[in-house]
Amino acid sequence: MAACSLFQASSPCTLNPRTSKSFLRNPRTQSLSIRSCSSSSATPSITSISSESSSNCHSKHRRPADENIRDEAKRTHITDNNHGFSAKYVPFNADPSSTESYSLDEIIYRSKSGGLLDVQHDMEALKKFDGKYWKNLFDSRIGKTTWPYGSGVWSKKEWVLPEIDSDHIVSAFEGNSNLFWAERYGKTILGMNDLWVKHCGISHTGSFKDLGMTVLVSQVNRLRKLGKPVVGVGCASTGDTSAALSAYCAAAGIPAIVFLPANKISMAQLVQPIANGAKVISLDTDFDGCMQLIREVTAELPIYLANSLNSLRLEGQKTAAIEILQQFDWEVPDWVIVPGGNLGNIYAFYKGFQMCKELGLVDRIPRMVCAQAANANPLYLHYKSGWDSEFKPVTAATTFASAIQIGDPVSIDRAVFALKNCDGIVEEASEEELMDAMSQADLTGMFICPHTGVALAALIKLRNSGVIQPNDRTVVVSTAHGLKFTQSKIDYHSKEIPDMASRFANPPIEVKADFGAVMDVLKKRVLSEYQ
Ligand SMILES: Cc1ncc(COP(=O)(O)O)c(C=O)c1O
Ligand SMILES: N[C@@H](CCOP(=O)(O)O)C(=O)O
Repeated sequence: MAACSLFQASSPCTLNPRTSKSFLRNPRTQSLSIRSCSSSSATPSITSISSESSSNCHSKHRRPADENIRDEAKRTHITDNNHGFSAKYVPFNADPSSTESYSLDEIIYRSKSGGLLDVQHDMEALKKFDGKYWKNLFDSRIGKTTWPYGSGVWSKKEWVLPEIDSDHIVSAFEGNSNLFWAERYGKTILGMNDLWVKHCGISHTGSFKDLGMTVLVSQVNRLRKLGKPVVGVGCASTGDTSAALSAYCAAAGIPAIVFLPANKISMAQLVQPIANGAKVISLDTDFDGCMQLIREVTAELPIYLANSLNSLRLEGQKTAAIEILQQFDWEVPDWVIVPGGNLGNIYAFYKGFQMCKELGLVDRIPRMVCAQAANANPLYLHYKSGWDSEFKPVTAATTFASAIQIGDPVSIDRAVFALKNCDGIVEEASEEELMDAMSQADLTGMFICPHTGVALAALIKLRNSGVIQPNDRTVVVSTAHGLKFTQSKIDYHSKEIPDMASRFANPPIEVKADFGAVMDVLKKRVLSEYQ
């Protein structure tokens, strides 16, 4: 019964969610038909589902003039029933005997003991549906415009924020990002045949932060509608979190306040919150200093904290991991490499993979690698110490991977937990290694950010040491769009970086506007290379 109504089929429905073979046969068409046939019936029946291909159904593709996709979802009740799925905050990695928990409608970021929180789903309720059911449900929603499932995040709503009213969701239809087969890079640089880049930066504000921010800002929207005193949302940022927060808040009409380390983020990142109308506060400190200040401010004022200390963010970010499995038709890659800074994302990926395993969509999880810039490598140092000694924050030095210039990551405990539980590895990359890796990847047709360069440099090291094998299926997570970091590319290609050979620089050739001069250059620089 429950399985049917997730797709909004009306009763009577006698199908068992675990064995509903006929229902599961073709979820794509079922879902499509429910939407396109819905104007004639608020609760479409199995009969209406099976009549999807009829001409009657095909002719009803216009929605009423006064209706938008939110209204349509409401009218057809597509998203109303959450089947008793629920989620709450619990202390992160708590003792099983702990009874401490909080509603997601509470404004709370830390447990009683001061530790991190985690969003815990009612796994027993989710387990009432088998892995095949979830795969079919998620697959049925890809590429649609149905509110809110057109988003890669909200297509997994039951696993993200099951109880939120779809009407409160603030979404830019984020997610569903390209999983790019890095054919030439893999073959020519690494001798690999199954190398992929998950382009999370090809997104609304140009980074993976959109995945988490749609969840956080949607929940804030809900809290404000419930009358909770939230006057705005604030974050500290190395550029990408602030861009995402500002855009989603602007879309919802919610004030955003962003704390940025002065002169430490790219111009393209800085202009994003300015353009989106956020209150931009530029502080004479580094990211860790900004983070400390925003924590103090949000403890005093009714400003909601949007950094990944807030575990809601990770619920959205984990969907990128689920998406990778989905894009491989639910086959598990061998390796996933993630650049790490504040360290929320590495845990989010772990959580996404782990949920898919626990709910029977896959039978194992990949090994993960967290890649750090050597100039901001506290996790790497902790890993190298065998995880044994107490974690020691560092003062992060300047790095071209400026968005991960973080010395005191808030999610250190989450990252260690994730890496220990997936037999993970931490690698580091020097400035030259990360810039060379980025530039070499660009020369094969990508246009990646320096943080993705860190991840690729880690991959090169692990390939060279034989840890990653030539035919291991490997995914490098690209976290931001290269267009946000053009200055670093300009510096590299101008060969202006002190102590860096810039081996793959490709500076423009200045030539007199004269036929002979142009021909000489072409003979020397193009034809000679061809022969
Ligand atoms: C582009 C980019 N890559 C990687 C990261 C690292 O993510 P996390 O802080 O979750 O470790 C960040 C932010 O920190 C980022 O903005
Ligand atoms: N790279 C981040 C740093 C803050 O990370 P968060 O995930 O805790 O918000 C940024 O872009 O600000």
